Amino acid sequence: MAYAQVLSSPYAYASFNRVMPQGFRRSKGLSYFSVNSIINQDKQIHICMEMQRENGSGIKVPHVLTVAGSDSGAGAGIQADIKACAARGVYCSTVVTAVTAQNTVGVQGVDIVPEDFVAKQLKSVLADMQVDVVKTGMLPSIGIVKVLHQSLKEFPVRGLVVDPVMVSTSGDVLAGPSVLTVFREQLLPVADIVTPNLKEASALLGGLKLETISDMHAAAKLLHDMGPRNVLVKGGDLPDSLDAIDIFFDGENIFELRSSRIKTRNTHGTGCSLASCIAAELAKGSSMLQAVKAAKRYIEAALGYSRDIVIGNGPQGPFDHLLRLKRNIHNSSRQKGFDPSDLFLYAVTDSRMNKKWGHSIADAVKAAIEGGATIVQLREKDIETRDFLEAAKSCLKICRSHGVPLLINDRVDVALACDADGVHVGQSDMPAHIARTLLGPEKIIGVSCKTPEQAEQAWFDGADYIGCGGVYPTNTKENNVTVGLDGLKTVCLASKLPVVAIGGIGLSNAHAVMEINVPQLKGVAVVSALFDRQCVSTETRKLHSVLIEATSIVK
Ligand SMILES: Nc1ncnc2c1ncn2[C@@H]1O[C@H](COP(=O)(O)OP(=O)(O)OP(=O)(O)O)[C@@H](O)[C@H]1O
Ligand SMILES: Cc1ncc(CO)c(N)n1
Ligand SMILES: [Mg+2]
Repeated sequence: MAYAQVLSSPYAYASFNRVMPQGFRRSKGLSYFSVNSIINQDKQIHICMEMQRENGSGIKVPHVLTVAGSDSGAGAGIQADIKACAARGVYCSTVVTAVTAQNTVGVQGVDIVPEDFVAKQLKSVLADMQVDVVKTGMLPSIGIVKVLHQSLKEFPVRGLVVDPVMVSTSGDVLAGPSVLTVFREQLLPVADIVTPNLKEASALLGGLKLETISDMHAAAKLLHDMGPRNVLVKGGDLPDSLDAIDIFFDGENIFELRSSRIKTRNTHGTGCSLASCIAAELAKGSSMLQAVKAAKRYIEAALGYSRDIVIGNGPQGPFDHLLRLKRNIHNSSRQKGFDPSDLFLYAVTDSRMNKKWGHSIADAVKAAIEGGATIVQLREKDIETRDFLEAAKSCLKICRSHGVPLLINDRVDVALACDADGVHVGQSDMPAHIARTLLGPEKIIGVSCKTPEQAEQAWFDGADYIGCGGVYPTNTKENNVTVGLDGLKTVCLASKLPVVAIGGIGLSNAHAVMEINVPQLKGVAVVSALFDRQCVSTETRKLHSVLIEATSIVK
């Protein structure tokens, strides 16, 4: 590859910069490229600066560097730190100090990384990346603590969070008593906060007994005398306490921070995650007290969410930092992605009609599914949010038990809150690309479109299907422009996405709609024809037969 080609290839430059931290560029990294003999370090730096200028100033993201041990079970240590930072929207780089063979039973082995290699990792990250806050976990040797202290002098950062990890909850030693002196002498005086649990606070204080909340108050003050700006003594292991109580001392004021104690075995790694979350909040710009409070709320929420998950056979399991695992395990009979054939008989609810016939939303949905509805959309315009959420939850149960997707009209918040299968948005609702960002790649998003341009935009925005109409005049939507069968056909032919026809469709005209016979048209969406009726299941069954007949003739 010629030098000029390298210069003109953004990908080559991006990879080039990614693989080569400053110190390595000349000697090692160049072997990645055939131009290695031509580019010298000055040119590279010049080129990088030029590229940054060309791309605008770029966006600086909050950045935590964790200096900690690896936990093979991934509940604590480096792995917990990465997940906690990700959950808080902060970038996390990692310097590994030790590798542990660890699971929910205990620690089966520890291999300490040589201190010069810890130093090398520290330099790689600190010299190149804009670290805001350093968080420390397992620092298993005196040499490693000293190396860290030296690196921080050379490359100062905005904040230092020290979690003085010593013993795992299973009782295994992660950093022996020999490091206590260097901890006290070198690390604590430069720490913005130190976050010991009861045992660690006791060890740092020479074996002081800590059994009560007032003992924790005293310990926080004594630890503060060792130099850190703030102290958090964690009470996760406080015997017989109904709440999870931590004591925070900033040198002037002392705070008892309480949260409910979650009854769960899944508390492995709470300490690491709490400290990482504090570091993440500091990196985003919070004050120390705000950061600690936010971190405590985060742990409480994550433990609450994870209380029943089962990972491993030992006494202490990991929790779910991103609050997502359960969804896939339990509720999702809808493991598959979006299937366009689900649009075949698309039932859209209407609260006024349900009220008129004395149906609850859940009863109406159940009846529609029994009659053959292949997808359901809750379109509840005049309902309180809380009632909507409750109704959505009960409908979701019904839909999941029948393998029928449930979409929410317009309300992305409600869809997220009840973990529905997706949303349907109109042209004046939440833009589809923003709904996609909020809902993630797996949820279904449908968009109402009347024109080929809108259909094109929906495709571009990452929608899964479009609803096209009103095909016929309808009184479910006021002032709705009717596109007719011709308009429907034009949009279908232009659409890259599957289409469901909507608007005034029922038993009498569903056949005519399907007869336009274009491959993009997958089915019809109906409101009144199903729900403005006494017996919803009977009406749905009849419409289902009409559609089956229409499609069998058409095909
Ligand atoms: N069951 C629980 N419910 C709610 N919060 C808890 C629970 N257990 C611990 N916490 C909170 O989690 C945080 C970590 O405290 P803990 O005393 O468990 O740290 P730790 O022993 O260092 O944790 P680990 O060694 O498992 O990483 C504290 O804020 C504590 O109050
Ligand atoms: C690697 C590692 N760091 C910290 C802890 C403390 O939870 C642990 N169990 N393992
Ligand atoms: Mg701990």
